[in-house]
Amino acid sequence: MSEPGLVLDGVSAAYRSATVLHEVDLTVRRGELLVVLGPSGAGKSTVLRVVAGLEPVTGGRIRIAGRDVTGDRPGRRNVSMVFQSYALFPHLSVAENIAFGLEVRDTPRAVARERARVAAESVGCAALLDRRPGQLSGGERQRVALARALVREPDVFLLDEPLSNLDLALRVEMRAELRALHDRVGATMVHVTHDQTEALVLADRIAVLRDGRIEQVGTPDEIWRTPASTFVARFVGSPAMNLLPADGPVRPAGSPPPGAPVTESGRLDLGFRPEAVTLGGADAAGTPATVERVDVVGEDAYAYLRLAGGEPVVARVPAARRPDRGAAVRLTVRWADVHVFHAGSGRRYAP
Ligand SMILES: Nc1ncnc2c1ncn2[C@@H]1O[C@H](COP(=O)(O)OP(=O)(O)OP(=O)(O)O)[C@@H](O)[C@H]1O
Repeated sequence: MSEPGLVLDGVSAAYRSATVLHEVDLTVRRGELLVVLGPSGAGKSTVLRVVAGLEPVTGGRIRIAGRDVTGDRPGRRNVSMVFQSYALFPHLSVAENIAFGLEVRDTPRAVARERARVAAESVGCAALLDRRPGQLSGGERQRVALARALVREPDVFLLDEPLSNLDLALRVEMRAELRALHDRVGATMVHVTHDQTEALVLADRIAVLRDGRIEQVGTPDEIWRTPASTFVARFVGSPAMNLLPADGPVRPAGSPPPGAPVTESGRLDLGFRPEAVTLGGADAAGTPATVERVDVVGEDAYAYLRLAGGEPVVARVPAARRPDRGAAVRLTVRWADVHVFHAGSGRRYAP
């Protein structure tokens, strides 16, 4: 079996005395596109910076394609980083920008230019080679930054929120192109984002980072269907998953997971996504609630409910069947759609 593309083994990092990565273990398979997802300040960029060698580690080891690079300077690690700001040289042409990574490594000029052209072609910016960055749109700059990363044929690509400066339509388009590019070149890629949709669409696997610790690593499907903690459950999904005490006002229909102490006070919490909630009229069965607000988003509507004890619940319903604001409703949820978590630790309950 071949070596993984990238291994972080107990990696810690600090800025001055503040620890921002706590013994992070992470293995990225060769050719895998792994997305590091987390809120602002979780340490996502720092993960990339320690892999690139831009920040030192305070503990642990880093291996790239089987080589221990922990003590190596950035130039010896054979990684390419694409920044949110693209970091293009304004006074160089697109061709020169792309070739730059090669020329400083003593590649003959003509060879560098030819490889730059090939890289530009592969990301669809070959027509722009003579322009300067100032004459490009955001999406075009993004392509150039990708081409510059590509031309070096690195062992690992590190992408730090590369799509976040683009408008929504372009972001969706570039997301698909980035995935196609990854599949074409088969490169090991680590992509950082705080955008859960981007992570779910793009990733082979997602690593969810919280306060410098890995909360869960899994395929998009695993992260969505079996979130390992209330943090993951609520960070992925919009509006966020509802969370109520198991001995609280909502009693799901069907049978609870075997052995779960769901009636013992304070032991477990129940999570259910807005789409798992069914609404009925005031005379239907279920938990009574009042509709406080309704947001309509095309075919869907999100009803923000308040239970008798003051607990908030969000329900997704077809826009055509949305309740009125102020209406009294009843809500039901099925056990099959419920995620069970330990109330104290927030970890997923496993029978
Ligand atoms: N140069 C620095 N000096 C001191 N503290 C820093 C420095 N860079 C980052 N930090 C701190 O380290 C923590 C992690 O920052 P990092 O940039 O890795 O987070 P992030 O998840 O990438 O956030 P964002 O999504 O906002 O970019 C934050 O608390 C941040 O304030």
